[in-house]
Amino acid sequence: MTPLAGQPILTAGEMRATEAAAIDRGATVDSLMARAGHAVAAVVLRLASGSPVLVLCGPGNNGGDGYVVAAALAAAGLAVRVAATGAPMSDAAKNARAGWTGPVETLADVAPAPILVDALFGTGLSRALDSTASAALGRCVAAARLSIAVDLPSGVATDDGVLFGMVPAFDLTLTLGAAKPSHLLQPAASRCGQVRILDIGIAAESSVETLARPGLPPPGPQAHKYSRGMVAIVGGAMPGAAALAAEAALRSGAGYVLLLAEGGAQAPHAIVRRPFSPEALNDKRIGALVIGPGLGRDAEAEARLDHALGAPCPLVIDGDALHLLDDRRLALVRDRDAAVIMTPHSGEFDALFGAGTGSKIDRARAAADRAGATIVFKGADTVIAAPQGPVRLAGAGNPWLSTAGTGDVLAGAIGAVLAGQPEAPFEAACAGVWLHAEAARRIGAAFIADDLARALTAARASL
Ligand SMILES: NC(=O)C1=CN([C@@H]2O[C@H](COP(=O)(O)OP(=O)(O)OC[C@H]3O[C@@H](n4cnc5c(N)ncnc54)[C@H](O)[C@@H]3O)[C@@H](O)[C@H]2O)[C@@H](O)CC1
Ligand SMILES: [K+]
Repeated sequence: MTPLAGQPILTAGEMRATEAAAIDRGATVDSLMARAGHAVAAVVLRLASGSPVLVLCGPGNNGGDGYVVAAALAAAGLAVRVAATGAPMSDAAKNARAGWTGPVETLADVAPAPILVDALFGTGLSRALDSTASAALGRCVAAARLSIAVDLPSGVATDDGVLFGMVPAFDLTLTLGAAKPSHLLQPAASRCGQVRILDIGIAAESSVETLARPGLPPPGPQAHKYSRGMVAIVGGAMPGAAALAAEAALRSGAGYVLLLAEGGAQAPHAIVRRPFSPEALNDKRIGALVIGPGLGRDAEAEARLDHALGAPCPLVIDGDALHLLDDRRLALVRDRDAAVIMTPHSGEFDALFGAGTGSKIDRARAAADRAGATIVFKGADTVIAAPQGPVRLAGAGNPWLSTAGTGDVLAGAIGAVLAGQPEAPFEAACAGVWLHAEAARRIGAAFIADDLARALTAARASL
């Protein structure tokens, strides 16, 4: 059982191609199904602790996996019942069905069991479950002590996080061979519970992966404040937001943080404050410039953004600055020599790039290509995309992050990493997202953005 972090993510089509490649190398659908079913059964056997199991089987190969699971669990001595949508359709599923010697109940009035295994549908589902299957699944999941989905919770699309209909929330999803986008994209991800990947002997590869713990080294013996990275934050109408970004940058490992803002909020004494001036942006020691948190949207904000776009250093563009990016400024972003990272939430993303089509992954990729910038498309599922490059998905983080100012903290964290590695903006964005999520994980619940910024110290120290 492999946890999700740092693993490839494959769409349904990519899984089919990978399966076909394995078959070219000598595997069969039946051998893959046997391996998948036994891997699932081994986990269920461990977690069931002897309790009775109900396996729900669909008509395709997901159902086939289910019959293998049922037979393996019965052979191991568990009390197992099977209920199915009907007869299996594929050859491999028919063969698997033949290996189950017990009765097969119908779904309509099936009685629940303490352990529920959902093998109704996996990557082949293209529409909502019919009402009988949907009702039976909902009822049996609700009544179970432990509910386990095979590959995906039945009723979710594989590639874009969409729910085809009502889908109950599972405790555990055991995905076969590789993670799929819907294990991380919302709302489907919220139905998966814990997700673990089971090895079925296929070689899954993708440029789209789950976010991994970054490899940020501690400062070396020769380090000084400028070598660790100098971050400048351009403030504006709401100085508190810029101060939050500044504190986040400092606590994420920046050696020097310069807050270019007038008036207002308290910040750690270690932050150097100066009023904004265009000349300040020409300091060659600045490793990353963060603009947007608390910038405002007035004429002065526009002028500051234009100065930032013309500055020679890498840029993090967030918040209000994203709202000010018209076509002319987007062209300036594209033409810059130094890197740009943009951190829109969904409202900012739609305003900038349009509602678009496809999954959140497709949209983030298209936006990165269009802007020539690394895009951090934020939310309960955060997608990080580099232009013509790789993509990383961060799973659902701490829901208490839904409070004002946490985006400012993220911009500062990303700015800190970017200042230390200006030539690797995609990796810097990934590391910033990881640090932010780790800080939130560490402080738990009911925190405010100031607490989150402070917790970055411990998150950074943990690397
Ligand atoms: N890809 C791989 O490498 C492997 C896949 N396996 C399993 O195979 C699954 C994919 O199998 P399939 O492609 O057969 O797909 P599914 O088992 O997900 O179901 C597809 C079947 O259901 C029908 N169907 C689709 N939507 C329906 C709906 N709403 N109501 C009723 N019927 C519907 C389809 O016509 C098809 O017969 C995976 O999720 C996984 O569990 C494993 O057996 C082994 C290896
Ligand atoms: K399933």
